[in-house]
Amino acid sequence: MEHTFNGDQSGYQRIDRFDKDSTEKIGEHYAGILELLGEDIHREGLVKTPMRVAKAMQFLLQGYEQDPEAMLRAAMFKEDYRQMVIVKDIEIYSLCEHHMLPFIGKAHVGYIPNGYITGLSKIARVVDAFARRLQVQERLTSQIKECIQKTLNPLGVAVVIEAQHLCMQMRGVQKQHSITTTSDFTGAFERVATREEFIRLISSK
Ligand SMILES: Nc1nc2c(ncn2[C@@H]2O[C@H](COP(=O)(O)OP(=O)(O)OP(=O)(O)O)[C@@H](O)[C@H]2O)c(=O)[nH]1
Ligand SMILES: [Zn+2]
Repeated sequence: MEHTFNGDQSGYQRIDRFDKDSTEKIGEHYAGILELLGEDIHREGLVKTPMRVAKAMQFLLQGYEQDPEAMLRAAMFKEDYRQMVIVKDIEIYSLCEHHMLPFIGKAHVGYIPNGYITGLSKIARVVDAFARRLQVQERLTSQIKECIQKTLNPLGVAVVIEAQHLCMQMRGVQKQHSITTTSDFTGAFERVATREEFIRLISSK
């Protein structure tokens, strides 16, 4: 499928316009779905809905068009700092691949540099690039970890994600307060003391 994005070399693209053909094709499918669900697609409020949904879904799934490794490389700086760097409470809005319903929460990312640091915002951009795809929380966690490990080659990476899955709240088992936590670590974070320091720092308010 062809997308029209305003890209640049930093690996992320600003989506503020959508390929007309793709949007129309996706919109036609949503119009069909609405009809099958018993809606009158000609009533005023719904006339533009298929196109709106088509744009919204392209926005929510724009991660496929992004290059998270390039995002990190775009702001890699030589630096001797070899202590933990943590960016915590990064909001996550993703879609579960089973129901295409949102899962929403926070990511906490830490790494210990090994000659290079990266721009702090790039960590959040990497999280978004993987979150804006059809996901499961486990894979999202590991992809963020692997991307940072591969690109920055730090002494270790730690990723913890806490999220609520709307597919478990609005439907199905309907548990309104359950929170799923996933974590993945490399290198220095495999040592209990280092991992505990990370957990303590992300837990402090
Ligand atoms: N491991 C994992 N499971 C997820 C995630 N998001 C949604 N799920 C689960 O995916 C499973 C899909 O199970 P199925 O039995 O195929 O689907 P279902 O009949 O709709 O299941 P229920 O949600 O139990 O009604 C459910 O247990 C969801 O809770 C995720 O990020 N990770
Ligand atoms: Zn789901």
